Amino acid sequence: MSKKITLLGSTGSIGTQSLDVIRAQGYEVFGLSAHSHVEKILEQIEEFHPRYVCMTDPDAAARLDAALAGRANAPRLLTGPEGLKELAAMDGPDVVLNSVVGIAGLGASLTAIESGHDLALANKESLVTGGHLVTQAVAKHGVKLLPVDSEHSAIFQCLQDKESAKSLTKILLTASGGPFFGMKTEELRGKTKADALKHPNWNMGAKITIDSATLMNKGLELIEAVWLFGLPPDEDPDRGAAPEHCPLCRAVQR
Ligand SMILES: NC(=O)C1=CN([C@@H]2O[C@H](COP(=O)(O)OP(=O)(O)OC[C@H]3O[C@@H](n4cnc5c(N)ncnc54)[C@H](OP(=O)(O)O)[C@@H]3O)[C@@H](O)[C@H]2O)C=CC1
Ligand SMILES: CC(=O)[C@@H](O)[C@H](O)COP(=O)(O)O
Repeated sequence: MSKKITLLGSTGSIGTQSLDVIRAQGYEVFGLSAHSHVEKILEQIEEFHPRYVCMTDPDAAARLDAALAGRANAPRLLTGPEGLKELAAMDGPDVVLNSVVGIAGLGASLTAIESGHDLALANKESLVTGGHLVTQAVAKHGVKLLPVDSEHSAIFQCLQDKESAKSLTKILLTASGGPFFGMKTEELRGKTKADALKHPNWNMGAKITIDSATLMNKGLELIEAVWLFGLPPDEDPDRGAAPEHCPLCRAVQR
């Protein structure tokens, strides 16, 4: 069945991969947003014909406005963080997919939920910084929160089987380890940002790639899992917490 989607952060790693799926499935794009990549979003406008586009960076918005001037069927242009929220709130899509990076995504997540939209959430920072707000709003407005972050999406899909969901006792989050996996302290000296950006498995945006290299990403994912699945975080297993009292365990495994 065809779906109509508003995709926030469409020019990023998750955004462009989402458009690959949208293209393959023949879904309709209601709205798109980006921050600064004008050329990239112009290509997306040409292909997907959204009704609304938001450019959050004001200079980029002015450039996009100029580029769209006089075009037939140009989308309506929204600007700035307020424009992003306006787009997230709009009636029209079946689902809002938030793949903005960083805390800039929180306002749009909350607005989408409060406007009654199901929210597909890649923007883990929405839960890390405002998990209580997001989960309360989801409960209040009776919408679906669909995790997109790969580990959480996989767990979420397993839990769709109600019998399995009842017997959930523990969640393990694996970590790829990033480009520095297995290196000794001596080998890490002198490593650069460019080295950290060379993730061995994933082609992701810069922030999450650096977070992966430092293992910060796994910390963020732990917090994300706590909010999504309602299990308390584990104490450090090396410090001897009893497993039955700490069902959400950390595991750094490759
Ligand atoms: N990439 C991946 O495989 C995975 C990513 N995630 C999560 O998904 C989210 C997106 O990650 P990723 O796609 O890698 O990131 P990218 O950096 O590749 O893309 C980020 C997107 O957000 C837009 N953006 C940047 N700054 C702002 C801002 N201030 N306000 C509004 N929009 C902004 C960018 O626009 P522009 O391009 O114009 O700058 C771009 O469209 C993150 O929360 C990440 O942790 C989770 C799992 C996997
Ligand atoms: C692709 C994805 O969802 C990322 O969260 C990825 O899992 C990052 O992995 P690491 O932090 O384990 O490198």
